[in-house]
Amino acid sequence: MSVQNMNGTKVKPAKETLPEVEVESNGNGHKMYSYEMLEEIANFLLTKTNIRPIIGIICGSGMGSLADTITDAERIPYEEIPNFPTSTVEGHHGQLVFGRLGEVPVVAMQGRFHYYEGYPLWKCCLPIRVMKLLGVKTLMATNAAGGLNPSYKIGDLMIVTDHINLMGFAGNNPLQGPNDERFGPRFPPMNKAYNYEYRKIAKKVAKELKLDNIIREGIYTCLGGPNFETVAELRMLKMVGVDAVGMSTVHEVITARHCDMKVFGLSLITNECITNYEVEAEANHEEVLDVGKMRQDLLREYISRLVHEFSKV
Ligand SMILES: O=P(O)(O)O[C@H]1O[C@H](CO)[C@@H](O)[C@H]1O
Ligand SMILES: Nc1nc2[nH]cnc2c(=O)[nH]1
Repeated sequence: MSVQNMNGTKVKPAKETLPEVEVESNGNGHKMYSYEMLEEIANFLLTKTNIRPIIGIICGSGMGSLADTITDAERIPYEEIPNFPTSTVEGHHGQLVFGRLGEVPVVAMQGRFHYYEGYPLWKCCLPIRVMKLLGVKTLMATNAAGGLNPSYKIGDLMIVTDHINLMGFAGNNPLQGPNDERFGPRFPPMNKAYNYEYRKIAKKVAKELKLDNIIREGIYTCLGGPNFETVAELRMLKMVGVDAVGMSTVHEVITARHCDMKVFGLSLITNECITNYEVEAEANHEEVLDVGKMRQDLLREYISRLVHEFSKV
């Protein structure tokens, strides 16, 4: 099959198994893939599908069914992609789904990679750079998150206006290590991380779908996990203006903005963050997955509409 990369140039079909991973140190003892290796992964995928996606969707925990509405679907399990990480978390299927939402060619990650799984941040974000090399222009990152804003209810949808990169404060960032200008600049700005136009569209579409009572806008933060937060930690996060707490997305968004992808972020509020010692309940992953299931039809409709609208911008 003849394949083209993001620049329209012909590329050779990749080998089924790549040779030993080429690595560079990112200065943190972590090994990184070179641009060429990521290109090989992208080229491999281009030989496996005729879909040329322009929008990439990351399905959050329990939100994998978002990808089930994709038509002409071609599924590629992560295990079959050379040098790709594999999903280890319940509620994360572990495959790429290429196809269309309406007329729009998309690729969805049914399963993302988390720091707590043992992957360094650059590796959690490897699929974003692969998406870029596939020609994806827009990243839609969805996630399950705990609602810290007291006005939020379980099942609400929060359009992410911004994030606080707490792991970055602690010196952990997916862009650490040698910078490859072919992806982006050494010091990327982050004041326009979540596309303003997309956020306006998302509010308009929510109104049209009569979601006014569940749609929110707010600030997301990511902690390393895998444990849920202590009461004291949540109280601190509330003080600094966090509305929803998770264990993903922030580093993915940083990686996407670094390589100039436009970003939309959406959190499904799956549980109430407990900021009171008298409360009996405890956060748990089952609840997170259950709420994902409860909201699956609504999410599918909303995301499909957004994909359609975003493709026109
Ligand atoms: O961010 P996603 O992958 O949606 O999942 C969130 O939910 C899981 C915890 O229940 C964690 O993985 C957290 O990050
Ligand atoms: N860190 C964190 N991640 C989550 N993912 C879903 N709910 C939560 C939560 O309450 N805290």
